[in-house]
Formats: sequence, C-alpha cells, structure tokens
Amino acid sequence: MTSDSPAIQDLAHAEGICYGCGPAHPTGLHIKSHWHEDGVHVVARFTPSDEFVGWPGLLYGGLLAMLVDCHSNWTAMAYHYRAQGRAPGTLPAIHCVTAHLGLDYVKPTPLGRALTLTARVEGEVARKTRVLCEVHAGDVLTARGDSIFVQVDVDKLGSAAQA
Ligand SMILES: CCCCCCCCCC(=O)SCCNC(=O)CCNC(=O)[C@H](O)C(C)(C)COP(=O)(O)OP(=O)(O)OC[C@H]1O[C@@H](n2cnc3c(N)ncnc32)[C@H](O)[C@@H]1OP(=O)(O)O
Repeated sequence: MTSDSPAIQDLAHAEGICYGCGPAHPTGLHIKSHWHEDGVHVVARFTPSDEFVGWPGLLYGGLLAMLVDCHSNWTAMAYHYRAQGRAPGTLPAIHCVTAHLGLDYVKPTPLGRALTLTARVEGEVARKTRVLCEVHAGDVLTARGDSIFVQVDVDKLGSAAQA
C-alpha cells in the first residue's frame, strides 16, 4: 500500500464534506483509501477513538458500517476511474452512492486497535458495482461487507436534497 501518497479521496474530492470520508469535513472520520500494490485491493486503515464504544472494550457496530460504507464506495469509484484509464481527480468526476450496504459482523471488534479495511470489486465495473470488503483487527476478521454502489449524476443528488 502506498499510504504515503495522497489518498483517493484527497485526489478525487478534496472538497468533499461526507462525515465519513470527506477531506473537508471539519470533525468527520476522514477515512483514507489507497490502492494496494497488488492492484486488486483498495485498503484503508482506521483506529477508532474510545468515543465509538458499543460495549466495554468493543467497537460500536454503526461505526463499522460507516467505515465499510465509505471505503467500499471509494473502492467502486477507484475502479471506475481505472476502468476509464484515468486517475482520480481527472474530469469528469465520477460519483457513486450506496444502493445497498450489506454487513456481517463476524467477531466482536476491539476498541483501541488499528483496523484494516480491504476491499475489491466483484464482477463488472458498471453503473451498478458490487464491492466486497473485509475488516481485520490484527489478524482477526471481524466484519465482512457485500454492498452495491450505483454511479449517479451529482446534479440530481443536489435537486433530491432540495425536494
Ligand atoms: C457523491 C459521492 C461523494 C462521496 C461520498 C461518499 C458517501 C459514502 C456512501 C454513502 O453513504 S451514499 C449515501 C447513501 N445512499 C443514498 O442516499 C442513495 C439513495 N438511493 C438512490 O439515490 C437511488 O436509489 C439509486 C441511485 C441508488 C438507484 O436508483 P436509480 O433509479 O438511479 O437506479 P435504478 O433503479 O435504475 O438501479 C440501478 C441498478 O442498481 C440496482 N439497485 C438499485 N437499488 C438497489 C438496492 N438497494 N440493492 C441492490 N441493487 C439496487 C437496480 O436493481 C439496478 O440494477 P440493474 O441495472 O442490474 O437492473
């Protein structure tokens, strides 16, 4: 993983205000996704702070859903850019939204540990794209995502917000 290079979010949408992954959100999670050197997976690392407690010593599952949602979506968008033979940040920008977030909580996720999210597209990179995502705490697989992301016209998203 080239984590010392800019994250896909910073390249493609530096002005983004998503709570989970927007670089410009003042207090958000600032999830950062990077291509793995294997060229297949997109990886994010995140260490939740203690405020995200769900049970003593354990992570709140909703936070895991946020991590998997945003990182999987950026995996879909990274694959779209690559399928078009261009880098994130080149125009026109590509935007996807979550149509379906699927998440299995496989084992309790400890607090205070760095989590690694490893995601890839399964099947075709198309308007509707399926992303598989694994969450590991150390060597332990604690959650598994299987989600659908749909490419959208952001102008329509804006009008939906005003409706
Ligand atoms: C702008 C991005 C910047 C980065 C921000 C990161 C944000 C992090 C991720 C998020 O949290 S996004 C916010 C949560 N998501 C939403 O608010 C999306 C709300 N839903 C919609 O806007 C529409 O339902 C959607 C665009 C997803 C789909 O509706 P459309 O009418 O445009 O598409 P259509 O119904 O034609 O469906 C396209 C394909 O997706 C499939 N599909 C749609 N909804 C689905 C669903 N829920 N589950 C599975 N498949 C679904 C649908 O069957 C179809 O498949 P096929 O082409 O194979 O027929």
